[in-house]
Amino acid sequence: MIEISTMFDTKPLVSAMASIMLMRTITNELLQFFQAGLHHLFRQSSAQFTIIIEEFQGMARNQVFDAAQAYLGTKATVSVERVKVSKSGDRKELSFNIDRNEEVSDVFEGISVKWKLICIEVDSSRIRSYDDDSSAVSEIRSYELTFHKKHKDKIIDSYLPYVMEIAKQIKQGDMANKIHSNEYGSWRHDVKFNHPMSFNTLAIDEELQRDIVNDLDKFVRAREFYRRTGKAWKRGYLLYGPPGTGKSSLIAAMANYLNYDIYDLDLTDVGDNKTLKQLILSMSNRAILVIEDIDCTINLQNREEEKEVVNNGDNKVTLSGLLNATDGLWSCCGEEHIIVFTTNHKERLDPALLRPGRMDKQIHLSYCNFSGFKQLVVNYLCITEHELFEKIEVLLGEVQVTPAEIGEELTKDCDATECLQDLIKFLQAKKMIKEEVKNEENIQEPEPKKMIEEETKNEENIKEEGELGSENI
Ligand SMILES: Nc1ncnc2c1ncn2[C@@H]1O[C@H](COP(=O)(O)OP(=O)(O)OP(=O)(O)O)[C@@H](O)[C@H]1O
Ligand SMILES: [Mg+2]
Repeated sequence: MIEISTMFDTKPLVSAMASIMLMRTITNELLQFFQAGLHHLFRQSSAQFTIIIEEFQGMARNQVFDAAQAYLGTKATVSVERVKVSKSGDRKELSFNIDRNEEVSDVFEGISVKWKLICIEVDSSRIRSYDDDSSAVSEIRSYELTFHKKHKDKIIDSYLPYVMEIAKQIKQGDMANKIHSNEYGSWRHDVKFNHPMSFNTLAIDEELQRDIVNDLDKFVRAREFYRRTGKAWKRGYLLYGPPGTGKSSLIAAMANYLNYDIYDLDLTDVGDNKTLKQLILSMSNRAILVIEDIDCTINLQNREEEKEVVNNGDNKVTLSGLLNATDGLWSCCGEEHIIVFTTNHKERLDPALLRPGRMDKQIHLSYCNFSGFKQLVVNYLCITEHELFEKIEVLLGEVQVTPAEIGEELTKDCDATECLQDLIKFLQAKKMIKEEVKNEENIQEPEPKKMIEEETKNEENIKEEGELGSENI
């Protein structure tokens, strides 16, 4: 008897069948695994929530975009495969940035988020230029922030404010408050603002200084007040006084104190009201807009004359354009804006600029008094006392001298005593000139005065005589 088994060797067949079964099982499981995975992925993607943060909000830069950019600069090198690196002249550090379409992962309180920079090229009519890396680009940029939707509240209420705060700290850490100036209708030269003036070195009346600092503190803290009252969070200052009394120095001290950027607006370079509007709308928040020598940089017509200007089709910056820029509805687009006008001739300004509520504070910077002088001596000579002070105090009460003039005397290449002696000579010379002018005026004045007095006397005599005469009659 031949066993079937001997007739047919079934072993290979069985093992082949077993292999096929095993393969089918594995394939099924793999399929199930992929299906589950896909399902999971699908479920996951539908559970995602994405916040779009565009670079511009209307005409103005979007603060959240700028903050995200600064924040992601610190994350980019650890998270992505490609980064952009740059360095501007005023910064010590290199700055990193994610490149277009690159993703950066971040974890906040155990929540994973992903950031992506999206750049869409646009036709030239929609171009907005930005020059953070010194190249005007014709594209619209935005960040996409994606996370699980169950964390939406946490991301909006905690993570985004955290990003803003970190960005603020990065900016403050840089101490990179900048000065921007306008050229051909846009802001240029955003170089680091290196002016050393501070409220410790500014030589102005102590009381006035305290008042200004309190005003600035109050302004910075008043976010809630401005929100509640519906007022734009801005404050206008008019600084007026003779040349060399510290108007520009005060602006520098304010910018350094607040760590605000300065936007130094040259109105003579602004073609028309529309450009002015665009310039102001593109200012960052926490900034001081400075318009120096407002009385002479531009001929601001009064509003009646303006109508004619418009009718003539003349495209100029007008007073109402300026007032709209600083006061009007669209001036509310930024936050924490301080607007400073300066002039040597307040009396030449159009009353519309000085109306109450327009300039919140008018600050008169005047000639140097003794306390201002003492501050300058600390700044320039590093001394607080000297035997010549008494003499100088008397002279300062007799002549008008600007801090700039005193500064010049104190920066001469000599020791403290010699500098102070030179200053005394300078003050005495000023006093002599003043007395000479006064004498000249006195010499010229008595004649007509005397004549008028005599004429009046004669008239009175005539009148008296007449009256007496009539009485007599
Ligand atoms: N109050 C001050 N305290 C300290 N330094 C001052 C002060 N005023 C003037 N100076 C010195 O004089 C220089 C000129 O002053 P500043 O430019 O601030 O005057 P200004 O009032 O803006 O003059 P202008 O009307 O000509 O613009 C400053 O660089 C500074 O060194
Ligand atoms: Mg000045």
